[in-house]
Amino acid sequence: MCDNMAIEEVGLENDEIELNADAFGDYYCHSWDNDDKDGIINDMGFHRVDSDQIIYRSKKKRCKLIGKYVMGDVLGEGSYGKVKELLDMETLCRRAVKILKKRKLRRIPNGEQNVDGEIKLLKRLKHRNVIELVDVLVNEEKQKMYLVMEYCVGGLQDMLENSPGRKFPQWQAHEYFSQLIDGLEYLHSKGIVHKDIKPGNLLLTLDGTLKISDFGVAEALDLFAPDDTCFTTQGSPAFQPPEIANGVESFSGFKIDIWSSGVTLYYLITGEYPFKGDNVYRLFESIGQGLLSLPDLIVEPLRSLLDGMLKKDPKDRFSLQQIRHHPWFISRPGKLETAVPVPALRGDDLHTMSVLPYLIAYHYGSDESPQFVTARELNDDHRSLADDSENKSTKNNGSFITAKTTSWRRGPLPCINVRKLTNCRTS
Ligand SMILES: Nc1ncnc2c1ncn2[C@@H]1O[C@H](COP(=O)(O)OP(=O)(O)OP(=O)(O)O)[C@@H](O)[C@H]1O
Repeated sequence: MCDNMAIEEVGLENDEIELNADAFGDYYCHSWDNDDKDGIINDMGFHRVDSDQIIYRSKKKRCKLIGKYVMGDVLGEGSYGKVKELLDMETLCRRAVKILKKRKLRRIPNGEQNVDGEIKLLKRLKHRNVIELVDVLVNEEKQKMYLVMEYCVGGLQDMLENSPGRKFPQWQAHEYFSQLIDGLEYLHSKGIVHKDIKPGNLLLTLDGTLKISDFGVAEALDLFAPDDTCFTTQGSPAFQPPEIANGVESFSGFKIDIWSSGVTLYYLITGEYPFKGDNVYRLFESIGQGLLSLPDLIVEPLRSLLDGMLKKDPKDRFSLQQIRHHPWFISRPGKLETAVPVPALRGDDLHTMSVLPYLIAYHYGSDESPQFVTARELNDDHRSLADDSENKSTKNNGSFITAKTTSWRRGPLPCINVRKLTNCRTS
């Protein structure tokens, strides 16, 4: 039986525990007790255990340092690896890190090339609407790479998926679309074709700034290339233009970004794709025909903008300049409907920094959290403590607070449970 089996022994992290429990209701764990009457032994020798038999025990927060960064919780996971939150100890900036295992990359078709390409490209770029690659760390011993990026609170795809109507009000879509065009114009001016513009690759920072991210399949045009001709693409099928669906050999790179931005705008406004198919072959058949039918809810001037961006022939398709001068782009739709919010992160609407519990474990070395009290409380109760130079003060929700613990003033810090990845080098 698995009665005493704690989830952490299965090797899952906290957030994975919640996810898996929600999705399946029960777990499979390794327990080798032959008396198991309730569990089911399958062909592979695993015992099925119901969720009520599992003791949920939070994994201890163990502070992990990567260079000058303190690592927090997992923010998300893509096909290349996990993304975790970070705190830069020098600047106190909140960051996100994509953790890539080289062994895993080798198993993904073009995995290593895509990552190398992404790093090279991102290092060249600096724009308000393009995700910034802040640092690259490599741990040769562990065969891991850490891409440190600007921290974002979420992406447009997650926002849509978590909103009841699964679409944005026009004013909100307009705000994001304008920023997308600003970022795209910058990329094209640098000779970069993104090739995978879609809501899932458009992230938002805490102040609502849109960041174009995921340059894994982007292409930097040759400096001396006469035009933007490209020959390959690996973007998401639903966002591909007719020329790709019809398998042409070469195509205008910039015009494929215009098309996918048009599909993105359509999706932000309607919550649906302009071209559909049960499978990728049917989808490409539909895209390849290029017969656009806009629903009645899309009225002028938005109608003619989408029509111009989703023209079957790339030569007839709008350029960025035409989009910029279009009446819908210039307009400011009224904020008549309430905004779709950024979804909560594991139930936390405020997206509180997840690094703090690790720092608390680091500084106090126990599960006991420090007690946070206001400066006034502190002055009333422990006047001497308030003057203590060892007291650490911080700001919380605009009010001044001071942290105190009973053990704080006594001697040196307790044993620090910290894993330091000293082998990291910046590249
Ligand atoms: N800079 C960031 N700040 C905060 N969260 C991020 C950041 N970058 C990525 N994430 C989160 O991590 C998840 C995984 O991102 P990643 O770019 O690795 O993959 P993806 O684009 O979702 O998928 P794939 O790589 O398979 O196309 C994202 O869905 C997002 O929730």
